[in-house]
Amino acid sequence: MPAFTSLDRRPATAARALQLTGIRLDHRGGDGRPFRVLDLAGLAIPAGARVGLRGASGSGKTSLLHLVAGLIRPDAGSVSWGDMVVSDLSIGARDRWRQATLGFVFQDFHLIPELDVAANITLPLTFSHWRIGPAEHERAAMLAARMGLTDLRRKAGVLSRGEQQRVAIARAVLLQPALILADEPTASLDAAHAAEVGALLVEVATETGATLICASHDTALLARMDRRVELAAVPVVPVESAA
Ligand SMILES: Nc1ncnc2c1ncn2[C@@H]1O[C@H](COP(=O)(O)OP(=O)(O)OP(=O)(O)O)[C@@H](O)[C@H]1O
Repeated sequence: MPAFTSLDRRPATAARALQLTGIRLDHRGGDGRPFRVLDLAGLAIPAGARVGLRGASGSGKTSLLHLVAGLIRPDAGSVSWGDMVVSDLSIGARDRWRQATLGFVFQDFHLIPELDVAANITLPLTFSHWRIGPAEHERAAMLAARMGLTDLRRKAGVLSRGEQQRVAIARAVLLQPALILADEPTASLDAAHAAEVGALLVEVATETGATLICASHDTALLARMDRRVELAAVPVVPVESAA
């Protein structure tokens, strides 16, 4: 029997059109009362597009990425990926969809400090219980090198924030996801590294035809995108009077 590895076995998923319709999202304040964070009539992102999300701090960029990733559900409206209404899926189905489709660069990286660079980059395979074979090690090493990470044996806990950010990006693109969501992926990098990482994100997305959505304040990164979406701050009022 052939020894399939995860890169062989991963279901081939192509990018689909992403459609957000009638989105309202409320979070709860310190007093437990909900307040409106997002109020978006609609947002249509064609398959394979590169979109920059910008807006003042607190305007809801991270919340919007988490909605698209199915990590949270909207209080009203829907998020669709092609024919699939991701926001209607059960938690388990959303987990499976995310595993098959998505690479996420979290704002706070979500690395495991005790694990080294290589193990952090291949972490999605560990979670999927897939065998980490030579093809995976090779791709992890190639991505690390493209990120300028030369020592794969260093523990994530001792890396600088900029190095951690680059590990998080390599991990997000390891499985060639059809949808790459990146939350301020250059925030901890100097201008030169930010430019390299921005170019690489676009390159990887282009190579695989992935849709790329980056939330960022970095004007150079935003300029690399096909399109920029400005999130206007929703007036902070309790939802009872926000309708
Ligand atoms: N889980 C949560 N519970 C309660 N409030 C939240 C939660 N997540 C975010 N918020 C609030 O929602 C608003 C939008 O936050 P969000 O992180 O989405 O904004 P952002 O545009 O990404 O900000 P920044 O540019 O500073 O990262 C903020 O007022 C934030 O405090």
